[in-house]
Amino acid sequence: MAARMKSNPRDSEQRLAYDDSLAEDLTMLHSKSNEGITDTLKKRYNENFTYTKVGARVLVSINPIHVGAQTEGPEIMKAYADDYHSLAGGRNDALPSHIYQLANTSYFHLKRSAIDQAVIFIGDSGSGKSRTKRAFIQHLGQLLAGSKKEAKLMKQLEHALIVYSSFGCALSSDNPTASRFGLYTEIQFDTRGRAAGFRCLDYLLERHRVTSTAAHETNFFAFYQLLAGTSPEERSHFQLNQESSHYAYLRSTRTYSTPSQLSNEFKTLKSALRTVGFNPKFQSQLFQLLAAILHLGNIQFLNPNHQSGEEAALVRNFDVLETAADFLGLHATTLEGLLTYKTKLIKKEACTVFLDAEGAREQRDELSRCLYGLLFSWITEHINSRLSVKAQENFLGLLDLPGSVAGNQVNHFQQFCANYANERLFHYLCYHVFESSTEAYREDGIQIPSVEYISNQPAIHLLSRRTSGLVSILHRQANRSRGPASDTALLQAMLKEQEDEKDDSFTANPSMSQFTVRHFFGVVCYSVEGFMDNNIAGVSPDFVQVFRGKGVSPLATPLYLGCSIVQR
Ligand SMILES: Nc1ncnc2c1ncn2[C@@H]1O[C@H](COP(=O)(O)OP(=O)(O)OP(=O)(O)O)[C@@H](O)[C@H]1O
Repeated sequence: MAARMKSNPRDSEQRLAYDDSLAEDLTMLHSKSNEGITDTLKKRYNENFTYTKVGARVLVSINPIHVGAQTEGPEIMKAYADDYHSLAGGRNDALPSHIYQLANTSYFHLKRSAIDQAVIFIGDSGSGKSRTKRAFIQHLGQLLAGSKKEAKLMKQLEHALIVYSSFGCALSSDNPTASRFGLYTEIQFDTRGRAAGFRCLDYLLERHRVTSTAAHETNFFAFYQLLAGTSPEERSHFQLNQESSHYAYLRSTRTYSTPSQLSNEFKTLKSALRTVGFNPKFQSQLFQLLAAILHLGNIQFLNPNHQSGEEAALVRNFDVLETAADFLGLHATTLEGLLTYKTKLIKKEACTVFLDAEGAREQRDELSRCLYGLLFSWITEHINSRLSVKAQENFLGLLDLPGSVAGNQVNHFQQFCANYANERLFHYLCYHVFESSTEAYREDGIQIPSVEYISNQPAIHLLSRRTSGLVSILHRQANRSRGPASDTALLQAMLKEQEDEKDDSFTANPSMSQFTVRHFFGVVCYSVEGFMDNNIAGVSPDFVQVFRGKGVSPLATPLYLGCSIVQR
C-alpha cells in the first residue's frame, strides 16, 4: 500500500518545519515557484504518491502508469473508508492525499450540509481522468456499501461506465483507452442523503471515427469486441466475419488487443449491459445495429453508365446492401435509394439530387455515423430511464470530457470542441483557485497579495469573444440566411476577424486549409475541412423520413422513438 502516515502542518510553527520535498499540499510550500512545485510533484511521484492537494478542493494526480505504483485497490480503499467512518466523515489528513479522500470529503459535505457537489476532471488526453473518476465512484460505492440498495446502484454505475467505455473509447495516439466523448454523471441523493439513482449526459461523441480512423488508431472498441466475442451462432445470425480486416471501417485500423482478450471484454460488456437494464432482446438490437453499420461500410458503388447527372450511382455488391437493409428493417431498394439520392435545398426548394459513386459513399458514411450517434444517445436514454429518479434532493456531479491534445498532428473539429471545452474548464479552475477566494478576502477588507499564475485569458478571448471569437464566427457562418458557408469561407472569416483584432494566439494557412490556436497547453494545428458539416451535424431529413416510414422493422425504430434523441 502506498499510503503512509504523515502529519500535516496546520499552524504556522508546523508550517515552518514543513518538509517541502514531499509536501502533501502545494499551498503549504515555502517556495511556490514553478520549480518548487514541479520538483515536489516529481519527488512525490517517484515515491509512489500519485496525488497531491492544492488546498482543500483541488487534487493534482499524476498518472502512475509506471510499474510498481500500487495506488488503488480494495486495501487502500478500505483504509480511506475506515478513516471516513472513524471520523464521521471529517478529514483527518493522517493518510496521504488521494482521490478516495476527495470522495470522502465530497460525500461528507453533501450529507452534512445538503449542498450539491461537483467534481471536474481536467487534463491532457491520457492523463488518467477516466481512471481517476472510476476510482472515485468505486470508493463512493465502498462508503455506501452498508446499504444493499445503494451498493447495487453504485455497481450499476460502474457497469454503465464499462458500457460507455466500449461504445465511446478507442485507442488513440495519446492513450490506449481514449474517451472519444464527454460524460457528465449525476449521482442523485434523496432527502436522507441516500443514493437513489444516477443519470448521464453525453457530449461530443467523435462520430467521425466510425467511418474514418487514423492508421495508428482504432475505431470504437465495441466493434472489435463484437467480432471477437460473438458465438458461432450469433456470428452467423449477424452474418459477421470474425476478422476485422474484412470490414472497410476497421480495415486500416490498428488492432489493440488479442482475440481472447477482446472476447473476454465482450463478455464483460454483455454482463454490464444486463446490469444496467438491457435485456437480451435490447442487447441483440444493439449488436444488430453495430453489425448493420459494419455491413453498410462494405457497400461499394460504381459511377452510373452515363454521367449526365440524371442517373444515380450503382451498387456493386447488392448482396451486402441487402444484408445491411435487412438488419435496419428496410427494403433493399429503399436503402439503395437512401444511399444514391439526396434531398437538397436549392433556392429554398427541396430537390432530389442523383449522387455519383463518391457522393453515395459520403451518404453511406453519413448514415453510418448518424446511426452510431443515435445508438450512443439511445444507450444514454435507456440507462437514464432505468436508473435515474425523478425526485432528488441533492446530487454529486462528475464531469469528464475528452482530454486536451497538443502536439504535431493536425486536428479536426471534434478535437477543436474538446480543446475549447478544456480551455473553459481550465479558466473556471484558475478563477476558483486564484481569484474567488482572494475576492472574498478583499470584500471582507483583508488585504492579501495576489498570486501570479499563467492565465489562459488570451485563448479564452480568441475562442469566446462575443462576435469575433472563433466559436461565434463558426455559428454565424453556419446560420447565414443564404445557407451555411463553405469551410474555406469560414477560414477566411476567421482570418479577417483575427487580423482586425491583431490576435497573435491565432495564425492561419489558407493554402493548407489550416489554422493554429495557442491554447494554454500548447499550440494546436486544426484542419478546417469538415468544420461546417460537423458543426451542423443534424440528422438528414431523408434518414428521418425513411426510418419513420411504415413497415420499417422495429429493429431500427427504437432509435427514433425517443423524441429527445431526434431533437438532438
Ligand atoms: N492510477 C492508475 N494506475 C494505473 N494506470 C493508470 C492509472 N491512471 C491511468 N492509468 C492508465 O493510463 C491510461 C490513460 O488513462 P485514462 O484513459 O483514464 O486517461 P484520460 O485522461 O481519461 O484520457 P482521455 O482524455 O484521452 O480519455 C489508461 O490506459 C489507464 O489505464
